[in-house]
Amino acid sequence: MAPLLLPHTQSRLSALQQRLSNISAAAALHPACSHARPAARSVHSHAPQAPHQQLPSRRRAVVRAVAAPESLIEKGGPGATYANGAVAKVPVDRIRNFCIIAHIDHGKSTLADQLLLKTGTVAARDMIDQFMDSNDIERERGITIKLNTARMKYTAQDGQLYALNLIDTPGHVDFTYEVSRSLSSCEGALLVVDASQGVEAQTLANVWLALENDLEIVPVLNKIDLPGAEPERVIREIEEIIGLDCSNIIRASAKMGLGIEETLEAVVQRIPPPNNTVKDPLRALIFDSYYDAYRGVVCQFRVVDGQVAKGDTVVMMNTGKEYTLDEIGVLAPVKTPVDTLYAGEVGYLAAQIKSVLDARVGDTVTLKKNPAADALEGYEDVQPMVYCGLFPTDADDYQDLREALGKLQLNDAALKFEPEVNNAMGFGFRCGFLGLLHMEIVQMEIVQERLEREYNLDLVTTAPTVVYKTLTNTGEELTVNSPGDLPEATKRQNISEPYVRLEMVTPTEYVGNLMELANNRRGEFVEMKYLTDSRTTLVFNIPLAEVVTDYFDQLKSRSKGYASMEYKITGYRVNELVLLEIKINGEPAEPLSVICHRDHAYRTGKALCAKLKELIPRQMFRVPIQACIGAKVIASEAIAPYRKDVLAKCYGGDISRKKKLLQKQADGKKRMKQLGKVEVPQAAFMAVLKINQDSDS
Ligand SMILES: Nc1nc2c(ncn2[C@@H]2O[C@H](COP(=O)(O)OP(=O)(O)OP(=O)(O)O)[C@@H](O)[C@H]2O)c(=O)[nH]1
Repeated sequence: MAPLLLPHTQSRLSALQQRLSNISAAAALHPACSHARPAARSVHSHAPQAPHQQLPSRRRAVVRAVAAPESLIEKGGPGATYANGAVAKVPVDRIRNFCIIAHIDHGKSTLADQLLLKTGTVAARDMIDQFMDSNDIERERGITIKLNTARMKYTAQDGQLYALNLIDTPGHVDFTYEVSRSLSSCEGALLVVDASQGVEAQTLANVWLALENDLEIVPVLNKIDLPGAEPERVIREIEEIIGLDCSNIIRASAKMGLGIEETLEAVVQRIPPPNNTVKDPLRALIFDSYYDAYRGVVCQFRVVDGQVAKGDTVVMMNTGKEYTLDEIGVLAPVKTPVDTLYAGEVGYLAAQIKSVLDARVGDTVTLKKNPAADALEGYEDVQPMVYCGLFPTDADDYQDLREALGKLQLNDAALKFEPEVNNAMGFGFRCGFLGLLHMEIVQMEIVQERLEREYNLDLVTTAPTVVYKTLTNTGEELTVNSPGDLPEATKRQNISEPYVRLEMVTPTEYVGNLMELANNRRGEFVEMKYLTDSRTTLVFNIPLAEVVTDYFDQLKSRSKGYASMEYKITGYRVNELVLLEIKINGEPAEPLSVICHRDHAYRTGKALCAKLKELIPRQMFRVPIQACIGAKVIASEAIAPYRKDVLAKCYGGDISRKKKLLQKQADGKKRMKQLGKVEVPQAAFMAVLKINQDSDS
């Protein structure tokens, strides 16, 4: 099949050229790679049919290129003040480690920028709008993907100098693990709530995470400048739903720079300092790591106990790998090397680590010469829950794609990929992502965009599927990342699928709409809680596969954009699932096949055939499209061929002459049917995502 080419823009080409400057450095570091890219973590996906509707699509202006070159920054030991103004060391009781938590778009990055400006950490003239959203795609999309820390110095109203370590957290649901890790590096959190929106699903989820980590929560009511702001209602919501005392809530407008000083004072006065455990053996928690073209993997970490110095040999307690530290330092917010970091401090380390797989988020760093007895708690090896196929449109690009994915993986431990071959698509890769919304909104988008930007590849992405499990007749449990991997029906006992606990927060008037949506998607009602007199939480157990497609779009459209959602994977459950195979022109089209519930198979098959008929262009021959379960065809459609009017020049007269011409045409078409290949456009691979939408409405 010849899939549709994806367009390239001039801007993408120039972005590619810019990045070529990094090539040689990375090649030197990582022999497997001949190109490199700047530090940034990333992933994403060609989003399904309408991902842009889900994205905050605004673009941010780049005001000016970032701060001073690092070569200009003085090195300093304990007690020194760096050239850019960051404090190297203050007593531990004058350190504050905090993060900002919020629902998407409530303004945490904007607030972070204001804190950097107010403390003089970044000068206004050097400020790129959204400094904390440091990678290109984050800035363009206006979403936070990776974590960033910034060390600020602040002279409080008590006249003392404080070191404030701010850790920005991603707002997306699939990054829960990273949010949780960054929270555990802090003693407190600023809870930002949009004064016009109020408490949303992720506000709650983040608050519960913060409470689990025993953090002091300081509420900040943001966007009070908006004409639609309802501060009193939102304060009531925070008090009633979350149970926080809002008597001294900070009223802020990060955009207008209001309430910033009060926020800094609250950080100093209300968030406790770290414990002083500098005499214990080193335990440092990695809460972010990313690949840097010049230093190898750079880990951001919090020294929980003890101290660590440049040149020390450290051990990653979960992977057992050993490294000698080339550089340690603080992010102020540019990397500023120091000699030693002590308990309570937050910084970065670089040790020529080749891949983020060797320095995973959540791992504990200790010293080889005086190791800690136990690692810090809570390390998780995050597993992808959603897979899709990535295929180059030109088979010659296969190696480039492999290289590009390899490089993305250097930087993103959660991205998994393995080679995949199928007769329809040729050679490509099956890629695994962390989760749903994340995959739809961020991951596939970024993968597609970044791969194209940096490597000039044209790709076709197949529809995402969740990871199923199947029990074979021999009692073996197999993991199924792709419908094509499913053993034949006679060779398996059952298929199980992942379930999530889905929480939707909505204005009460949309409860009916959202109940209907969840019921249509095989959701099982768990409970309904009235948060306030106008807002309600609905909880459902629902198969992940039902949420992976366009659930978020539907939730938004059925609630006029007011509802929000949050989910958590709860486990696997055996269901009546079947493999719905799609055949085009009599040939199985594996990338279009889906695993679905038996009760929905007929509807899905019919809708899928109809959708494909719409999307696949007409050929010179008739193209049958069939949906089958095993040998049984449960739905079919056919695309009518183009038909040349061979009788056009035959005016009037002889019927046998006309018949002869039509017969000749029919014979020619028969030949084409055998030889011809059907061209399937990219949109067709995403057709399955469209189906639920149509059947919901
Ligand atoms: N009117 C107004 N707009 C604001 C304010 N703070 C932030 N915004 C706007 O709200 C939008 C979202 O702000 P961000 O800072 O990106 O929000 P975020 O919470 O970091 O979003 P994610 O990174 O996607 O999680 C941007 O368009 C900001 O300009 C404010 O105080 N007033």
